[in-house]
Amino acid sequence: MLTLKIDKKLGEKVRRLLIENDLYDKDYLIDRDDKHLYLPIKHVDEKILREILKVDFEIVERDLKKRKKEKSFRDVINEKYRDIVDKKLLALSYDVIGDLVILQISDEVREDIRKEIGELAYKLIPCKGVFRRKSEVKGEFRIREIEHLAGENRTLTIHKENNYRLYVDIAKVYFSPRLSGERKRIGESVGLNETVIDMFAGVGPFSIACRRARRVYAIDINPEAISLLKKNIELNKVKHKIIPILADANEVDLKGDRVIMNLPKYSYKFVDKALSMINKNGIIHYYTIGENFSEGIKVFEGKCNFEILNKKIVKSYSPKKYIMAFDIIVKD
Ligand SMILES: C[S@@+](CC[C@H](N)C(=O)[O-])C[C@H]1O[C@@H](n2cnc3c(N)ncnc32)[C@H](O)[C@@H]1O
Repeated sequence: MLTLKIDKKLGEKVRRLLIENDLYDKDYLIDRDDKHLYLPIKHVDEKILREILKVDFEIVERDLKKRKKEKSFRDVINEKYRDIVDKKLLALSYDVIGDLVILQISDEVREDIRKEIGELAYKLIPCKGVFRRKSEVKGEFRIREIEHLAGENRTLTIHKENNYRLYVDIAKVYFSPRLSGERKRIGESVGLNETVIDMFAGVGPFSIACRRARRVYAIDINPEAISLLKKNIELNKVKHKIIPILADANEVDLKGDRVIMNLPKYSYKFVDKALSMINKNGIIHYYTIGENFSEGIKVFEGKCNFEILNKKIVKSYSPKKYIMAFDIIVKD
């Protein structure tokens, strides 16, 4: 094993420099004698190393102990429950919402095995409680049923993403941590003088991400979502900017420079309403489900004069369908 023999006193400084330059081999443990440390390094030209470190050292071969790597939850289920994973009854991916973990295990997996997997997740993923998705997202409120598997049987948590915190109750409202990138992207594009209308706000992640705006109207039809949104407005100190509205978005009359339509399954039903809300040259963020982009945006055709500023796949929805995002500027 290639090691860097260095004066003990310089050890920490050199180790940091090696890490910063991606030259430190983290798979091995440091060795030592009375005066020196032996740091595990990757193969590198000695001249380059001297330029980076600018201290005396020797490169020597030495046997170092391999670091014991903790197995991750994914490693363990991949080994122990391979057959269930192969049958697509157990997914390797999971969601972490605040201090709660949500696994994807099918109903077809026996209850005792589900609990066993839940206990493993509780042990191997830093969290306080483990649940599984028991149903798809459904109904007007877009909520899924969940089943408790291990740890605390509590569904309220505080989730951190980007630069804000959110109360989320995983049993009572819709929330997906996988959209944090979308929220960051939209939040960063908001102008300081804008009025934003978040038509399907949930507990408010898009609204709070847009807090640079002059005003944000956050609408949702689920009373539980609005009550958590109010707590989130307090938590993030944005009471002067964000106005929560418990209502059917179709019944609200407002005008804004940006309208967010994050209800992929049914957003097509609200296009006329969004067009009545948007100011000239305003932007609509339209989320929808479809097999391709042209199918996704069809519903706007003939209704207004618009231009697509950006289109992207947010995530896959089913083997052939995607959740897609369109940013469109509405000319008139
Ligand atoms: C997919 S969730 C998105 C929530 C939130 N934007 C987020 O990213 O977490 C859609 C939300 O729309 C709400 N909703 C459904 N129909 C609605 C309607 N007609 N008017 C207002 N909100 C509605 C649901 O209650 C749900 O909270």
